Amino acid sequence: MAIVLGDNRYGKAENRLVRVDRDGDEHRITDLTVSVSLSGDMSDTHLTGANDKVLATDTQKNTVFAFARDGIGEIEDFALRLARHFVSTQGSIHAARVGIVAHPWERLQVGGRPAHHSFARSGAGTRTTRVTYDGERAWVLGGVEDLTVLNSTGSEFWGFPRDEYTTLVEVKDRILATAVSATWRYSVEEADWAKAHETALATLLDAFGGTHSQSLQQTLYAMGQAVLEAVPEIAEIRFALPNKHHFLVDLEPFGLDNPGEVFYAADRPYGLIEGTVLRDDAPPAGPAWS
Ligand SMILES: O=c1[nH]c(=O)c2[nH]c(=O)[nH]c2[nH]1
Repeated sequence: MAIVLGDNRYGKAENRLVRVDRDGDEHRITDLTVSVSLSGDMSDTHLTGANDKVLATDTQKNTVFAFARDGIGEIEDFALRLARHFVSTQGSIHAARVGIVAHPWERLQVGGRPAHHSFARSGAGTRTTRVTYDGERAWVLGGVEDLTVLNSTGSEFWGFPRDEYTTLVEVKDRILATAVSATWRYSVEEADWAKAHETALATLLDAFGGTHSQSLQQTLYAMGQAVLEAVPEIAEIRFALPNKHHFLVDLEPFGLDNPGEVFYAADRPYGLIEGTVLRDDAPPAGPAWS
């Protein structure tokens, strides 16, 4: 029996980067969390302690900030620039993965006008990307996280099997709420990323609101199908949807009825509905998700 080194990678995780664009009449804020992960010829550092092939994670962090000096642009492009740089400048690095979460800020209204330099963190989900580059080609993921949405009607859940442990009452009208985590895979390395993201997000929200739902699973598929129909560059979309249960409160002990008006918003446990929707001719995902 021999013991060998398996799969490994290393990098600087969660670099918090804020850039202020000062040209023009208004300041603009880009607020990112950037994670870098590199892999390649890293046997020596693990087996002998020689670090001559190890681009320090501190250097990786500095590179993220230095690259931001020229402007960031779309997060997908920034991630592609960084990933290509690490692989093309370091012989020992064979693949790079750069993940970015963009934290949204909204311009304040000050004195009844859009503010020049004042912002409030906005709550409507965060845009994400993850780029993997292997020296020859790049795989680009886009997505959204923590996009909390709610339908106050238009949702049912019934017809499920009943066994000796089933207590859930069938409902024809309930609140449906979730925090959408969606990641989609582009089949291209170059696109109008801003437009693709905007269309995907708007389509997803439209499908959430516009689907009369028999289950969160059905809503998941409807959202995925709509995004794939709207954005030709997207080959596949994966969802994780926590079912944010809202339970009708029994007000009878207080002599009150409750015609679907007062709910207890339960925190946990929660149903977790996960699924992938993809084109049947989607190109292979390669290392995009791994
Ligand atoms: O939309 C739902 N899907 C489920 O699988 C499920 N299970 C459950 O208890 N409630 C719900 N709701």
